[in-house]
Amino acid sequence: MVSDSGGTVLDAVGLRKVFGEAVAVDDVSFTVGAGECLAIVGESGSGKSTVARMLLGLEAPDAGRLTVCGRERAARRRVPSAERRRRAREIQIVFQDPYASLDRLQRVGDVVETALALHFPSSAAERRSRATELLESVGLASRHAELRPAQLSGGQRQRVAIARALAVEPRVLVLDEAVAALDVSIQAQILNLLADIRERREIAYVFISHDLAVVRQISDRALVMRAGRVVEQGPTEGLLANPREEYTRQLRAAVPGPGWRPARRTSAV
Ligand SMILES: Nc1ncnc2c1ncn2[C@@H]1O[C@H](COP(=O)(O)OP(=O)(O)OP(=O)(O)O)[C@@H](O)[C@H]1O
Repeated sequence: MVSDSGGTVLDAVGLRKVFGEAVAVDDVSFTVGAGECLAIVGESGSGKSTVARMLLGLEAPDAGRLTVCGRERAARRRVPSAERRRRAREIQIVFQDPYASLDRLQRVGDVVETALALHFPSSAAERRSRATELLESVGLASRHAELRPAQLSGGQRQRVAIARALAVEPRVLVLDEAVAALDVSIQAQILNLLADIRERREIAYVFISHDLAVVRQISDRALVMRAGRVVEQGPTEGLLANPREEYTRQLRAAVPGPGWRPARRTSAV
């Protein structure tokens, strides 16, 4: 679903990030419309996660301009907490490994309630009921609210991470290899869930992936990165059907056929 009723939610112009001698991101520009899904694809080390981290304000660009929901992000080292909360309501992220970003000791219900408490004044009863609704909206039952992350499957944990991100009602959700560690059938369930969420809410996705088969399913437009630079970008279907660049053709050729299972990339917990 593409909707531009709310205009442009992300506008990146000439983003650059250097780590020591290494140029991780170089002159990267793109826009994302309200409710749109932009995929950022490329092999490992191409700079995708660094772009994600700049979108979230976790890294400051060394050059370029980033406008989120109409407000230009000043590249400040210290962001006051009220400003951080406002930014969080604009853009949220779900990582590849939700286990690493969830508090192991917290009940799943509390994970979502904590996000709600941080952003919206409400009573404990209201928070509990909203958390139950959010967990239901990602396909988890109320009994899951009582469990801790270790008691859930990988797919269920990813659902919790999505519910926590949605609790804040962001305009943009960045999904950084969010289905890469899941088995193919669970991957398909999470992709369907993400598509449903986009049908129900006007939320834009930046879907970061090395997997063109997945990107083809979920995104409206795709941007291909190599060695920190944009190789090409355009509507996903056209770009994958008729890539202009040899690099995109190579990535496309690497798309696995039926029966292929994704390699688990990290098992950090
Ligand atoms: N904090 C850092 N310090 C030094 N170098 C970094 C840092 N973060 C990223 N890099 C380097 O920047 C380049 C881009 O990394 P990045 O993680 O953005 O790529 P990626 O496309 O997301 O790859 P992957 O999918 O493997 O995470 C790589 O060469 C990486 O080693």
